[in-house]
Amino acid sequence: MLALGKLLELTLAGHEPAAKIQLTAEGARLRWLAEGALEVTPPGSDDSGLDLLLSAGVHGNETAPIELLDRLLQGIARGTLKPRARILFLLGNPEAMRRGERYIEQDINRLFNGRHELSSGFEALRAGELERLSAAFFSKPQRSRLHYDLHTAIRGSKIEQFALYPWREGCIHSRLELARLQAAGIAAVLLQSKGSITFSSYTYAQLNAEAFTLELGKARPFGQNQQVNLDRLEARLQCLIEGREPQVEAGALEGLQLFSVAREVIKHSDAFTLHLPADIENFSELPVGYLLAEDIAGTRWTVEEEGARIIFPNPKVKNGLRAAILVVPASADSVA
Ligand SMILES: O=C(O)CCC(=O)N[C@@H](CCC(=O)O)C(=O)O
Ligand SMILES: [Zn+2]
Repeated sequence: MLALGKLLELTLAGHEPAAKIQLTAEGARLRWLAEGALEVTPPGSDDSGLDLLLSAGVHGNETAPIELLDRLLQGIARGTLKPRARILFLLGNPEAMRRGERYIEQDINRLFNGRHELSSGFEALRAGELERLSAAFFSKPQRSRLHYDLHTAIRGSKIEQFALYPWREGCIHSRLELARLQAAGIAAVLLQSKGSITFSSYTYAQLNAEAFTLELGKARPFGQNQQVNLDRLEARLQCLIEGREPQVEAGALEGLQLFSVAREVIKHSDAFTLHLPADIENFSELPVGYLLAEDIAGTRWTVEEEGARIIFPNPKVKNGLRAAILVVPASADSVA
């Protein structure tokens, strides 16, 4: 196998490869761009016209998606997977990956869309670098742009695999992309209704890519991901990479659960208290009138929405950041 196929090994060891460019036997080019960043270019005559950004490790302890990207890249480097798409593999936070932590100083996934410029430290620098690498990758005109930012969650979930679909002014969520996600085993999609500071929000809003955060199960250390079944996603990514994706039916989206984000609960101070059991699962339903959280100066977050469900409750986030999301069921009428 080509040495550049071992991007994960290189990244975990903190090593730069001796050769920055290598060619597979079929003529696909692998180019190391920066720590945890590798671009694959298919042979010119084989190019399907898709630019595919696959990122993982934006949170360093979310290892199942990192292992998935490692398998895909190793397949390309061995020649068993024959790329027809341009691909950018990004391992988001190498230092946090080495330490098995979500982040070291700051959550990188709260530093996009320019936020890193208001901050300092290596995670702010890395967010800026990830923006630049993505912008350069998605700079070619007249190509399809697709970004999957792969994550696993802190807690269990009533719906194991789901996606968050970012928001951009004047842009309608794509039914075709939803059907593509469903075919990859994604059971639910959260439709965002305002801009955000996550990686997928950046590539969606600034780089005109179709972009998603994918939540794929519960976060566990390297080598302990037997319970995270990524078979359907992996098979679909292989198809996308090889330009042999089966036709997706963008019709009814039957069986795909859609939710819209009703509210983001923001932690404003150290006095923030979340009134939920520590082991509550994502997508747990909360009744109208439920006192969800309290914060400084008598602030109270009470559930007002029928059918509200809680996602990513986390009272330990830094002040000013999202401590939970409340979602409500949505219909497919709002997608194009
Ligand atoms: O389990 C949790 O509480 C967080 C899991 C996670 O890392 N989720 C992403 C979602 C990004 C998005 O909103 O698109 C995150 O919080 O960064
Ligand atoms: Zn994550």
